[in-house]
Amino acid sequence: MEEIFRFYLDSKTIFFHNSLSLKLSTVDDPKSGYGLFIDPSKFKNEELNNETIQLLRIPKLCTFNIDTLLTLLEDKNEFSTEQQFQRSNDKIKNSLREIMSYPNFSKFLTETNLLVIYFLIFQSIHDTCEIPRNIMYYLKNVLMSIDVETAVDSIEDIATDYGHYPQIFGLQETISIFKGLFQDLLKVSDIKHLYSAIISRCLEIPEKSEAKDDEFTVHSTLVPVLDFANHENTQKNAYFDVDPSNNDVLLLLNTDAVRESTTDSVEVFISYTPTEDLFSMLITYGFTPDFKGYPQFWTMSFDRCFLRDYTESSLNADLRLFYKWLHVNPTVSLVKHKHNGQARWFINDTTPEFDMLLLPFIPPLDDTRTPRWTYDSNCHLMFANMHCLANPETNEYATMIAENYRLLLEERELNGNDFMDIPQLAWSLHYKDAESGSLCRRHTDSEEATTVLQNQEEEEADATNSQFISFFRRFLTYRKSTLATSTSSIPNASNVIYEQEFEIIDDLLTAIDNQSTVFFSDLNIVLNVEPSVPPPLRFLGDHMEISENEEKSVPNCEDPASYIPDNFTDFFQDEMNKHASFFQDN
Ligand SMILES: C[S@@+](CC[C@H](N)C(=O)[O-])C[C@H]1O[C@@H](n2cnc3c(N)ncnc32)[C@H](O)[C@@H]1O
Repeated sequence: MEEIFRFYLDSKTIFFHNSLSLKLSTVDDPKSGYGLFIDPSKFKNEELNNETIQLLRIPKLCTFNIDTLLTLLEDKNEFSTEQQFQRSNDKIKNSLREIMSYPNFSKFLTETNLLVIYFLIFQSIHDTCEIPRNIMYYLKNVLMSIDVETAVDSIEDIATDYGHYPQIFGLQETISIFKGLFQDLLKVSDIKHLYSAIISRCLEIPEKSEAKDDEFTVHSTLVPVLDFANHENTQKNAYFDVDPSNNDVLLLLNTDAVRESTTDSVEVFISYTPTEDLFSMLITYGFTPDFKGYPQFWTMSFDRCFLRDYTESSLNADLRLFYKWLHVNPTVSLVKHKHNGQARWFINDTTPEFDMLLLPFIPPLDDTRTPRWTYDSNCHLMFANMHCLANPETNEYATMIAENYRLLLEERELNGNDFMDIPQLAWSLHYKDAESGSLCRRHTDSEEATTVLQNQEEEEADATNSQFISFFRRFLTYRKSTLATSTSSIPNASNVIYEQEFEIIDDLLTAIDNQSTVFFSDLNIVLNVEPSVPPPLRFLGDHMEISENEEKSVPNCEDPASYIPDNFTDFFQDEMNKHASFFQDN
């Protein structure tokens, strides 16, 4: 790797501070590979008086993103002859055209994936076509030569246990499309290697917009040399930025971090992400940083079949149906933090998403035994009634309309999507009106329903939490038993993911069983960083979910005219108005 550093140093296109070098990283993890280092004794006094010291200045055209690749490819001076220029450009354009027409291509078209596609094309044509020298050097000596191991390498194995994690689901789709596009031209191992190398080295680099002052856009960019900087949030001493005058990428050292240093070698650390979401980091970078007091996160995605088969709650239908209809993302955010001198995992109950997860666990109102939620297994008739009211001319076909809704709802309830994308007219909430004190029922969305949680008395809130914990304990036990059966056959690369999840499960089960704090809010600590919530699963195509509990409730009423909406809502007309645009035929 040192020769790569020397190559760029000798090329004189990149500015290097003379204190900078490339060496094996000091991080105690075989994944850490090489890292950038500085020798503080080489800083001049006047440099140390500044807040930052510029370690690297990389001109925009030495970096690789969609924009710079196009500029390099359109520059005839990058090719030995006009003919070579034409030949390479024709070949690349034809490949891109073919790729764009590939089924499902648009679904996974991100800037990073497009960057991967360009490099896959370069790798597959470089024997027969000229590729601009800088691109080719980086492809051959950096991307194809470095050791890198991310979840992509063993995606097929990981997907058996993590296929319902949106990141893994998306990665699987992406890799299968790349395989479909390039497997006649490249080895599958090379496709995966190139993909891992690019996603683990890509940085989100800001760029000053030419059109508008003070506006910056961010682009997935590969930045030679800077991409040797390792991540460490607790020892971060440098960061990258752009020079707004010319969009050069800069690596800047925080002078404070080295001013007092007495050693002649300090590793340069940047932050790849302020939120250490361990699952995402494992997928993208193939490592997890050691816990050093900086909060770490894991978003656990519930196995959809477990939700489908969970029958312990007071609901009259399964949890999967509840979360689907109410658009509740079936994931729970976990956070690792130090508590009473010990670092362990907690449920991050400080987010609005967590409140939504609690909804099916609200206990019945104290003065009634009626459960809070009722699922209407004949809700296709509610749909049919509203449809006929919105379109009176369709009244005479009410039975047929009802049957169409029954089929539509059945498909939506059983398909692999997490959300139904249909008015929530299946679950009605039983609640006490705040003003009149009278008992009411209505179909609500999850946001409206969380107001019930917010108005709960302490006792009720405790009961809700404890119902959730008993569900969660069952889930953790189930998950541990399914993971344990699959670990033996998996290769080493993905072991870290499994080991990490076992640690989380054991921490939480121990805390629950010892009746110690499991909710992060009990620690009274404010989190300054939060990971973004992964999106719900949306496009599992024709995947249909099958429950272990076969006995599906058979609708007991098929006649829209004898259906009584008032059994489920006291606000039929309001709800009808709210969803009018869905029901109106034109
Ligand atoms: C942008 S590259 C950094 C250069 C890399 N170390 C190399 O030798 O090419 C990102 C990769 O560096 C490694 N890495 C970075 N920070 C790390 C850390 N704190 N612990 C372990 N590995 C790390 C991971 O393998 C990650 O995929």
